[in-house]
Amino acid sequence: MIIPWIYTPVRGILAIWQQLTKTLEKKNGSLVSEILRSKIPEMANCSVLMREHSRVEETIQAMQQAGAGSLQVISDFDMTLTRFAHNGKRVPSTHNILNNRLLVNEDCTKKIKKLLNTYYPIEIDARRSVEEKVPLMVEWWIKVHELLIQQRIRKDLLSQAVKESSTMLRDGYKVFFDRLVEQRVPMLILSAGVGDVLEEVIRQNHVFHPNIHIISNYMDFDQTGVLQAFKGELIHIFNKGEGALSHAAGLRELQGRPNVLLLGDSLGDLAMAGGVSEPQNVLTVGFLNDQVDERKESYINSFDIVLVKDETMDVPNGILRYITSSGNNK
Ligand SMILES: Nc1ccn([C@@H]2O[C@H](COP(=O)(O)O)[C@@H](O)[C@H]2O)c(=O)n1
Repeated sequence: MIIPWIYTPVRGILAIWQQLTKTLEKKNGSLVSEILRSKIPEMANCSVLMREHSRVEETIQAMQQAGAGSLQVISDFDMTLTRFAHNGKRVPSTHNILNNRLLVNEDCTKKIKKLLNTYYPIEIDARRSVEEKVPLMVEWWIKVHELLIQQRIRKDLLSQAVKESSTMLRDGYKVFFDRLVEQRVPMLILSAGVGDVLEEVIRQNHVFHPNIHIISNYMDFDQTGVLQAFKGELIHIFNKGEGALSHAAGLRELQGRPNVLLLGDSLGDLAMAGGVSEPQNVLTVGFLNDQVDERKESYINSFDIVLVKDETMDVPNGILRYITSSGNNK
């Protein structure tokens, strides 16, 4: 039974409440529309933030209609495909996996740690500009590479160093990698880490499928298998839109795929789609792992979807499942 004099005010209050929560959600950049939520339930996870849910929805819809045959994934590696932390402890980057007594001496270990403690805070400092950070990042990479070369690292010990490390791919990684290969979607991993180590990590996790292409800093070993240099131009977090992309543009498998799902953890990763010729729909997903309050605003303004302190691949898996669900796998 409806009593009009009660019903009307209740309806009014409900409408005001709905409007209020919508406004609040919008202010926090977290509004998920019902449509998006029903297609990809993971989008309702509390880690998800978005600036413009309608753009996200339209882009995902367009990508779904075009299907797996038009899609490519471009992803960063360290702290994007790998976890940032586990049980309260930082998971090592590919560079830091090399900081193992098998490969380097104690003095070198100390120096690499000191460099990390000096330069990582600069990398994530929200108050410094990219222009200010670039020379310092180059300095960090060069210093560590020089130390590693001095240690005469042996290629045959890399695999053991990875085994002994606490590196971990994000929860749900297998679903992600396996879905991509099943749907014949290529993935370009563009990493400022160490390519040889990265390859070993995905090999040991049994997901180094043939659809994966890697551009990274690769080690140059001499005939006896001792590190003597790093190959090619240095890739650091802020030059992923430069030399590395001409490489990517030459990859035949990526051509004719104008839709891009881009995954990264740094604002520099947004440049990774720069080499895609005639892109149609680019959906960018950013993992915000550290210094959340300080960096939230810039991440929301830069990535389409921001995942805050989310150690899983749940949201990328949900998006991928939906985009590749049309069966349009040309
Ligand atoms: N000597 C170094 C240099 C870099 N790192 C970290 O590795 C990450 C690699 O960059 P991606 O863009 O590929 O993720 C970077 O975020 C640095 O923090 C390091 O640990 N040691």
